[in-house]
Amino acid sequence: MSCVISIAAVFIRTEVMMKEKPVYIPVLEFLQRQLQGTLDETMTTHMNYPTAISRLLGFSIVDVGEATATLALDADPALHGNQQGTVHGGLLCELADAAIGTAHSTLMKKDESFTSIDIKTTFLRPVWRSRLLATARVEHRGKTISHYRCEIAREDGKVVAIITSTVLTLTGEKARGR
Ligand SMILES: CC(C)(COP(=O)(O)OP(=O)(O)OC[C@H]1O[C@@H](n2cnc3c(N)ncnc32)[C@H](O)[C@@H]1OP(=O)(O)O)[C@@H](O)C(=O)NCCC(=O)NCCSC(=O)Cc1ccccc1
Repeated sequence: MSCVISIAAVFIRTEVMMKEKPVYIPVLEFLQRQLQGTLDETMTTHMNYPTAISRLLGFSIVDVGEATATLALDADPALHGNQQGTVHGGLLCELADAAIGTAHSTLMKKDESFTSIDIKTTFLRPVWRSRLLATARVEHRGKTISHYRCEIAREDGKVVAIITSTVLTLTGEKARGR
C-alpha cells in the first residue's frame, strides 16, 4: 500500500516538476507573446519585463519588433508636472530611455546585456494631459556600440521630443549580474 502511494507521489512530483521547468525563449518572442497574451507561465527570458521602473511610472509596451519598440504613457501634470505645470522633461527622457532599452533588449542573446552610455533629449513642444507614444528605432547597429533615435508624440500626433542615445552591448563576464 505504502509502495503504491510513494510511486504515485513520485509520479505526481515528476509531473509537477516537468510542468514547472522553465522554457527559455528569446527576449523578442517573450515581449511579443506578453503583448499578445500568449505567454505561458513556464516561459522565461533573461531580462525582467515589465521592468520595475516602468511599473512605477505607468509605462506600457504597445508594440515591439527587432530593434524597435513603442511605449505609451498617459501623461498628466497632476501626477507628472514640474513647477510650471507642464509634464516634467525628465519623465519624457525616462520614457524614451525605456523605449530605447526595450528596443535594444530584443537583440540580446542569452549571455548578453547592455547599458546606455549617453542620452540627449530635445524638447520641441510642451506636454500637458495627453497619451504619449515613444517610438524607438536603431539608427546604427554595431557589435558593441549601437545608436538609437526615439520620437515622442502627443495624441494630436505632434512630436514633442526627439531623443538620441548610445547603447553599449555587454557580453560574457561584463554582462554578468546586470
Ligand atoms: C518654448 C520652446 C522651448 C521654444 O519655442 P520657440 O523656439 O519659441 O518655438 P515656437 O514658439 O514655434 O514653439 C514651438 C512649439 O511649442 C509650442 N508652444 C510653445 N509655447 C507654448 C505654450 N505656452 N502653450 C502651448 N504651446 C506652446 C508652439 O505652439 C509650437 O508648437 P506648434 O508648432 O504650434 O505645434 C518650445 O520648443 C517648447 O515649449 N518646448 C518644450 C519644452 C518643455 O516642455 N520641456 C520640458 C519641461 S521643462 C522641465 O521639466 C525641466 C525642469 C527641470 C527642473 C525644474 C523645472 C523644470
